[in-house]
Amino acid sequence: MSRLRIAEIFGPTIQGEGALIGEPTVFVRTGGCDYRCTWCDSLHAVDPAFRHTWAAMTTDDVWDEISRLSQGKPLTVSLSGGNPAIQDFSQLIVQGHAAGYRFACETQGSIAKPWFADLDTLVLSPKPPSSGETVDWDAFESCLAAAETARQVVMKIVIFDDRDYVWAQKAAERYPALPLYLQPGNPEVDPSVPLNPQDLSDKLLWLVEKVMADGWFAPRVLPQLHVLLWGNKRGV
Ligand SMILES: C[S@@+](CC[C@H](N)C(=O)[O-])C[C@H]1O[C@@H](n2cnc3c(N)ncnc32)[C@H](O)[C@@H]1O
Ligand SMILES: Nc1nc2[nH]cc(C(=O)O)c2c(=O)[nH]1
Ligand code: SF4
Ligand SMILES: [Mg+2]
Repeated sequence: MSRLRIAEIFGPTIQGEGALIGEPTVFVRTGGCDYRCTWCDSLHAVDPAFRHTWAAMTTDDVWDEISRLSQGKPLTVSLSGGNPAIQDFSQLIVQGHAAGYRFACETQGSIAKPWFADLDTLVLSPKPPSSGETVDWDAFESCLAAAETARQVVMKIVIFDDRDYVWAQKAAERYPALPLYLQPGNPEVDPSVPLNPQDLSDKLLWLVEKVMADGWFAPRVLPQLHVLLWGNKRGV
């Protein structure tokens, strides 16, 4: 049986970002990513140097851990990574749905998978210039097409600077019908370095004021709630 490469499964915690902010969830963080964003806050699930910490699990193994962490009570499972779209979650989603669980997935939109169609929420997070990555918009469109029957599809863009901001406005123009979430970038991603809450709130204020000054009323602007609460701690 084929196995899933899993960096960590944790929770329950609250979804700290975007459309489902505040919602109780269990995270399944996959190992491996086709991107290398300069500011990635989850390098332990991206860099092959951490491969020895990733587990090869069957769908049943993953499901057992989700059930254990959620005490068998249905909630939203958040698939993240790394890029979860490298792997096949179709069986897990069928199994979880049958037990009343919901599934959300966070991906950059570089790889489309048929199982996107079965998701309750697909979060597409195309990467702005500060990431050092270049978006393949054809691949992004394939993700949108694959998710045509998903219950909810949203776009979430991380903003570090003015250039990212202008880029986000252009991305939003491409997809006016996609609900849009903006979050300020966190420049300090080392879990051993304590974060200054004032810095986080200054960055959020900068972004909110920019959006308001421009009369740009399409996006919702949100902090990373989990980072406000726990800093860069892993497993929360
Ligand atoms: C770690 S990624 C994993 C899922 C997928 N690879 C992606 O990027 O969408 C989860 C979310 O965290 C965001 N993120 C990563 N590093 C960040 C940082 N330093 N500050 C703010 N958001 C960050 C990503 O943009 C993405 O929306
Ligand atoms: N609480 C919490 N919310 C999150 N939202 C997106 C996360 C991610 O790393 O994908 C994340 C995470 O790691 N923890
Ligand atoms: S795409 Fe996501 S997981 Fe991959 S490097 Fe970028 S932020 Fe990290
Ligand atoms: Mg994160």
